Amino acid sequence: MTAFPATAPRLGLYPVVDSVDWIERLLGAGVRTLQLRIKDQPDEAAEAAVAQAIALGKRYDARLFINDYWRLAIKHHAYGVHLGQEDLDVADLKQIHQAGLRLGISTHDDAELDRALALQPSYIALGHIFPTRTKEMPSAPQGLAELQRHLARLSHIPTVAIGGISVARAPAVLATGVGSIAVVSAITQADDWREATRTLLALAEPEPFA
Ligand SMILES: Cc1ncc(COP(=O)(O)OP(=O)(O)O)c(N)n1
Ligand SMILES: Cc1nc(C(=O)O)sc1CCOP(=O)(O)O
Ligand SMILES: [Mg+2]
Repeated sequence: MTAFPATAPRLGLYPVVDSVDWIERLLGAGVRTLQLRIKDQPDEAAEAAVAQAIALGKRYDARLFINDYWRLAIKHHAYGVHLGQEDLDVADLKQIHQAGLRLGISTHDDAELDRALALQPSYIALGHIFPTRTKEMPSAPQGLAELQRHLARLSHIPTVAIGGISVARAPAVLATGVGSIAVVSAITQADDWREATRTLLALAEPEPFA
């Protein structure tokens, strides 16, 4: 199999959210890379939300990744799919590739990174960087030094850091040179999600120097 289609070299702010309402709010706030992450529903229950999120993503010309539901992502012509290591065991990567979808893959250590790189995905996600309350993690947080070490072998592919990234921690994460910060609670649990989004966008996607 050849490489999966390219995405932007630096994906910037990448919110990961669980509803169409959040997708719509964030697109309206100027976010252009985002993920619909619905967990543990049968395809039939998730399909309407997946289809609506994809349609919204197209309306805003955004990079909308669908987490897990790769069959629905193909059916509704998503921009891309995000898969973790367990998802890779069951997903039909050939079908995703033939449908022309971008593919992002989660990694948590060197072995997972080796496996992901061999598949030539559109981006590699590295997590979890800090402790997170959003998802139960079987491994320890990687921390910034480990993130930096992984990035040294990833100069040829877009990268995303995820896990426990708050507004306060974002500058240190971005200082590693990672191309994107994926966040859940920093936006969805913020006292003022608009302000959090504005701040994270400004940090992760600064205006090019004129
Ligand atoms: C950008 C990004 N990185 C990592 C993940 C985690 O994916 P996965 O390991 O498949 O776990 P679930 O999200 O499916 O619980 C992600 N979704 N997005
Ligand atoms: C969904 C997910 N995947 C992770 C990984 O490391 O693969 S960490 C994570 C949760 C991220 O949420 P928050 O920004 O609230 O910490
Ligand atoms: Mg998954």
